[in-house]
Amino acid sequence: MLSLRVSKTLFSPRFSRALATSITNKDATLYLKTGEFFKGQSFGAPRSVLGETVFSTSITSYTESMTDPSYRGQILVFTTPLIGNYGVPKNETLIDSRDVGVVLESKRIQCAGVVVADVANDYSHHSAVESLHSWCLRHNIPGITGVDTRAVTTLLRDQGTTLGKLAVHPDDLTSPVPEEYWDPSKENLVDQVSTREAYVLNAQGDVKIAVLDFGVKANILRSLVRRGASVTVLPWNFDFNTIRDDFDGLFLTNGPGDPMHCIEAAMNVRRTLQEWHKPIFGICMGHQILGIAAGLDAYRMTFGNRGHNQPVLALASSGSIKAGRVYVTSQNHQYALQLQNPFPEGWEPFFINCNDSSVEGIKSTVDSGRKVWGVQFHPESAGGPLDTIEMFTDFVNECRATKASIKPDITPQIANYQAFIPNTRRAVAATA
Ligand SMILES: NC(=O)CC[C@H](N)C(=O)O
Repeated sequence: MLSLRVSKTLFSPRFSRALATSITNKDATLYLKTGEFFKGQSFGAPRSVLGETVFSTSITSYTESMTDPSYRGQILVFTTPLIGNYGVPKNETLIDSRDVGVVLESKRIQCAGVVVADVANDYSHHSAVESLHSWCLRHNIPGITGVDTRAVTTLLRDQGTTLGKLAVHPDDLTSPVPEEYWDPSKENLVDQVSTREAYVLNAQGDVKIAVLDFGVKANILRSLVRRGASVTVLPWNFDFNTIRDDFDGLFLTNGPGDPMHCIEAAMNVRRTLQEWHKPIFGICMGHQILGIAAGLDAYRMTFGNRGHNQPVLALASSGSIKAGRVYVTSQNHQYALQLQNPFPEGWEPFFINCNDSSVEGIKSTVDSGRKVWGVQFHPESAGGPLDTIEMFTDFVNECRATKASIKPDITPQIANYQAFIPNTRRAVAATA
């Protein structure tokens, strides 16, 4: 009886929708600068794009990955063979004072293109409003299907992230000359995705957190405002030191590309670390900026880590994190901090990757008296496991504790940043 009801629901027209716009089926080819090529059929926008070819081992959440600003400039290869089967949801929510206005990680598709083994023609999900093909078409992003993504992944794993061209007919007939390839890592991609103007979310929150936006994922902002914080989002190169006394904590976000393009931000954070003793938390690009500010070096990994199944070992305890435990994490990065012995004074490694031993986190030592953490992985998930989501609770609670311990005799520097905020509450966060 029960199973009959379930299957009726699953196959009712409300839950299973046919493709509104059928895929173009033009010939397409993925060319790699190293000379290999893979033939398939085009879906989404019938146009050619250049970028860095990277692979992700995520099994779900193609919609969240594709709207993550950290994928800017990248041709994203999914190792999971069937992509698109649960369609794409409407990417808008009513903005209330505690949410950020989007369902996915930003308003637009951020990656340059997608490569899949088998794009789903039909989709089925209660929140889906369109197919992967029609979403890509609307956003002018090309995809290629029918590719042996295992072969592409094996190549990228062995030779490293490789420049590529997703070429759609008739562009796919000849292989590009080496000079044609575009290397996004040479550009400051952060400047392309960071907010241009400051904005505030949940202004009535009881603790004030400043967020330096290197290309923020919406779920980071959501994770802060849902814990009661008032969040002021600032452009990546805004010097927080000019307004810092008015805040209880500083957050450094994820973002695309080489962190050395943001050395200006790292130098500002260096001064903050030296002169301001309140909690600081950095994720991914934010963790790399924090590490550079603390005196560590960043390097480019061979193929990076992208997926939702990366195990990390905690080397120290802090808040909800227990030393000796392995946490499964969501990741998307090409760069990492160098493991250095000894670590800069006042700092210690926090997490290490169980697969490749890369640095997955740093923290201020207990002796330093500071509350500063950086993690290479994404505790906010979206997509991926929520093993480390309570790090946001730890951070916001530390901001509260710091606020409670400081006598309110500081002259607010509100004038400085109000001039910088033309509209205190922008309609939609994650505008990247
Ligand atoms: N997700 C991120 O913040 C990515 C960080 C950095 N751009 C890298 O690729 O390493």
